[in-house]
Amino acid sequence: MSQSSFRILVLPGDGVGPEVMEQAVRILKHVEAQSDTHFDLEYALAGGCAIDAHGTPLLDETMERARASHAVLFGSVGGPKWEGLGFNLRPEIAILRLRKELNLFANLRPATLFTPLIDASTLKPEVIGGLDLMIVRECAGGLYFGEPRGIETLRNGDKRGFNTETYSTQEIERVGRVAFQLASDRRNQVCSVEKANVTESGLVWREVMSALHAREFPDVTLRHMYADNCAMQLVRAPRQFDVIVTGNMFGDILSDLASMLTGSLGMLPSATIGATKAELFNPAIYEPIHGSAPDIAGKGIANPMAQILSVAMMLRLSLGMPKQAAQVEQACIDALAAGARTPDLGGDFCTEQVGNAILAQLERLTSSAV
Ligand SMILES: NC(=O)c1ccc[n+]([C@@H]2O[C@H](COP(=O)([O-])OP(=O)(O)OC[C@H]3O[C@@H](n4cnc5c(N)ncnc54)[C@H](O)[C@@H]3O)[C@@H](O)[C@H]2O)c1
Ligand SMILES: CC(C)[C@H](C(=O)O)[C@@H](O)C(=O)O
Ligand SMILES: [Mg+2]
Repeated sequence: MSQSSFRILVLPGDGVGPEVMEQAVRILKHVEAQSDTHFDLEYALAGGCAIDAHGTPLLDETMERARASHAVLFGSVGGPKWEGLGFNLRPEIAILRLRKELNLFANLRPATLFTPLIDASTLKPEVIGGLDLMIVRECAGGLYFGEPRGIETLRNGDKRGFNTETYSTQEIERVGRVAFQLASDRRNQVCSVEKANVTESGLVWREVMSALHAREFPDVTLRHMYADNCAMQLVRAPRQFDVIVTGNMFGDILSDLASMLTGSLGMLPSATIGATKAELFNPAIYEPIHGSAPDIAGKGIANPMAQILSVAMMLRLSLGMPKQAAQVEQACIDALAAGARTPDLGGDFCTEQVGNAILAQLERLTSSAV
């Protein structure tokens, strides 16, 4: 029997990043032991810890290792310790650089309510039950990268900070295609979100999405929505959405909002990809949407689910292991049903205990599957 081997670059980062990554790697090692696959895990520093060790948030050498990997498993970066540093020396540059230089432009953020968490959601069961939406966030352009940007000092001594949101036809079409193709394997509905009533970039976004829809995806239902209304609709009636596609900044904000519908920010994984076909995915980045959670870092109580569910996305999208991906997801659901909850979900489990519970469920699932 031939054994496949995958190179995975593991970047735990700062704060709770290493704490949740430890549990995710335990799960990954279990999957490896149960399959005919070898995971070659390479570790490197990224973010604040890389600034402390090397004076830069991401070494060029780490960037090269990312390029040579099948996938990057990313934790989270940042924290108050590094806030006083210059703007260009921020831990967050590590993840922005990885996304940009790996040419990854679509960040998939699924907000799924696992049934055992129906009481943990911010919404009533009749409004939230069965929630399953996918936010496709453009992540290589928009306000995050547009030029000009900077800080200038005015003649009166005041400071002025400025950023620019730009979106071109090509940038919108490539992320729009990802959204339409995902929708055609789901409930066939795309909601495109911008502020076309206020910004030119939003207006172009709306026009390009309409033209792409008419030309390439007429069988998918497309509607347009302003971002402010979308935020309200996500809280009022979130099940109306199947796939939401939006720009970099709105996607960042709306996905944190959507995470609370599922019970906690610690529940949402993500995949950051550069194409729609699995063979073109590599190297993609798999990362929870949450940050380094400085307020709970070091306490051992961070919810590891988002990091572990990011492993499931990696197994499915980059490593061609959909069965194992589904098993990891099911193990998370079963662990939640058995009461494994960190404090963000109203429980009293620590990070490691949740890892233990998921691992126990995974062992049960994989042994009964043989
Ligand atoms: N991808 C990333 O690396 C990433 C993402 C977001 C924020 N950040 C950075 O993280 C730092 C802190 O940012 P913030 O406080 O605004 O956002 P955050 O996501 O770190 O935390 C927001 C709140 O959610 C809670 N939380 C987050 N993850 C959790 C988990 N797994 N389990 C339980 N609770 C969790 C935190 O305790 C906090 O109360 C900043 O430096 C920010 O730039 C990094
Ligand atoms: C840390 C930061 C650069 C990042 C982003 O804004 O993309 C984070 O908030 C996220 O959601 O992944
Ligand atoms: Mg964010």
